[in-house]
This record gives sequence, structure tokens and C-alpha cells, in this order.
Amino acid sequence: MSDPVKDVDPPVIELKDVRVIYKSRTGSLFKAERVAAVDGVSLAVWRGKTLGIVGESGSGKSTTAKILVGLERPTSGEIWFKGRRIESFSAPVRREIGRVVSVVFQDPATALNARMIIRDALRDPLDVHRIGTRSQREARVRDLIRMVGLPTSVLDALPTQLSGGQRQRVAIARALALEPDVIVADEPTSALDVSVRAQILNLLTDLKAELDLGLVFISHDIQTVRYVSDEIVVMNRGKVVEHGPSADIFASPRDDYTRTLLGAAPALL
Ligand SMILES: Nc1ncnc2c1ncn2[C@@H]1O[C@H](COP(=O)(O)OP(=O)(O)OP(=O)(O)O)[C@@H](O)[C@H]1O
Repeated sequence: MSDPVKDVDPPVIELKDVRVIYKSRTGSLFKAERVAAVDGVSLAVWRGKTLGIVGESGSGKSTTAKILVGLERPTSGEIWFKGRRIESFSAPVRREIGRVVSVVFQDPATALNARMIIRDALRDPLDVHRIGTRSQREARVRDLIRMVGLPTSVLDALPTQLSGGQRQRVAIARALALEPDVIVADEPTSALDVSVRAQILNLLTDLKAELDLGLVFISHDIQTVRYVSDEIVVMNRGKVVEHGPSADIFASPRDDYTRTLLGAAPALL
């Protein structure tokens, strides 16, 4: 008989008691002060689920995002990738994490090369990873732009010719290019007009459902996180102060800091 526990896939990526210590940017020249940007964080990201990470500026959200996508190496703690512990951070390992866990940043204007037309920006990751033939790559680029709800005419435009919302759609299409298991979206709507924020949130949640993606949604705005997340991690000064199903955290927040965030939160979107 099959064992139901063993049949469940492991998380795509899991952090266990992870710390990242930096030399403080404000420390004096003679005394190198240290700051724990991330301080004992444990969390897991599964396909088909949205994990929200919320906290004020400086709470360690972006550093956590960088660890998840292989851009930052923890000072201590464990990273598990598809059920295996990562022992070495060699270039091939980081490349593999980067292919499976892709990222959408806050500001699409800086994420896209201003001199590259959208077609080339979307084909670039396919070229780098030598995926398919030239015509298969062209077809994939057209599929990607349709998946994010843009017309193929956009492919010949430069990023500056698009609106902020359209540029973020392109950044999402680029993040999907290598068929990742997980997308980490770090404040993906914060730089956008209020009028298009909900559209981008809906696009991310639709793509998550359609492609069975894991989504890590990072924001300082607890109501936005609530709107998209199955599970929420609340961070304060590098630590996880609350972690649980979204509904539970909103029904009965246990931590004072979470209550403060809820009290300070503006109306949805
Ligand atoms: N490269 C670095 N060198 C030194 N300190 C850093 C570095 N990166 C982050 N920090 C510090 O680590 C802490 C956490 O930063 P982090 O950017 O992860 O927080 P955040 O919650 O994402 O905030 P924000 O929303 O403002 O980006 C802050 O005190 C920050 O100043």
C-alpha cells in the first residue's frame, strides 16, 4: 500500500533556521557593527500555494527573497531544494535554483534593459539556457506575451514605450520563460499606479492556479498580502514573529506587531 505521507512532494524550497549577518551600513569605520538582516527564519514554499511575507521596511523581506532565489548565501542555517539539502553554493547550483525559482522585482523599469525590445528581453533567458530551436524560442516568446495578457505587437516595443503595468506584465512573462516551479514577487505592485495594482495581483494569482506555481508574495502592506496568500509569515527585525494560515492570522493575530500592522493597514488596494 502506498504511504500517503511519502507520496507528497517535498517543498520546492525550504529554509531552516537561516541567518544572514551583514556588516552594518551605519557602523563606524573602526568598529564593524553587525546586523542580522535575517535571524533564524524557517519557511517552506510549495507548488500551488501562495506564501505571503509581510513586514515593515528593514524587516528582512528582501534578504529572504534573495536567499530563496539563490542570490544571497546565508551565514548559517540550512536550505533544502526539492528535498535535498544544499551543501555547496557553486555556480551550477545557483543557476539551477535560479531556473526553478524566478523573481519579479518591485520596479519593472530597472528590471528590464531600456535598450532591448521586449522580444529580445523575453528570448534572452531562452538563449542563455539554450532552450529549443530558434523557431521554438520565437513561438515561446509569443506564448509568454499572451500568457500575461498583452498583444504580440508589444514585442517590438522598447520598455519606455509601455506603461508601468505593461512593463510589470513583461517582467512576469520573463520570469515565466524557463517554466519555473516558484515565482518570488518582491513588492511587485508597490511602484505601480493604484489603478493597475489589482490587475497585476489577479494576473499573478491566475498564473499560479493555471501553472500550479508556488508564489511567494512579499509586501509591506498586510491587506495586499491577505488578498493573495494561503499562508503568511510576518517578519520584524529579521525574525518571523507569526506564521500560519492567512485566515487564522487575520481572525486572531497572536503577535502585537501583527496587530500593529493590521491597525496601520489602509483599506484593500
Ligand atoms: N547588503 C547589505 N549590507 C548591509 N546591511 C544590509 C544589506 N542588505 C540589507 N541590509 C540591512 O538588513 C536589514 C534588512 O533589510 P531588507 O532589505 O531585507 O529588509 P526589507 O524588509 O526588504 O526592507 P525594504 O522593504 O525597505 O527593502 C536592514 O536593516 C538593512 O539595512
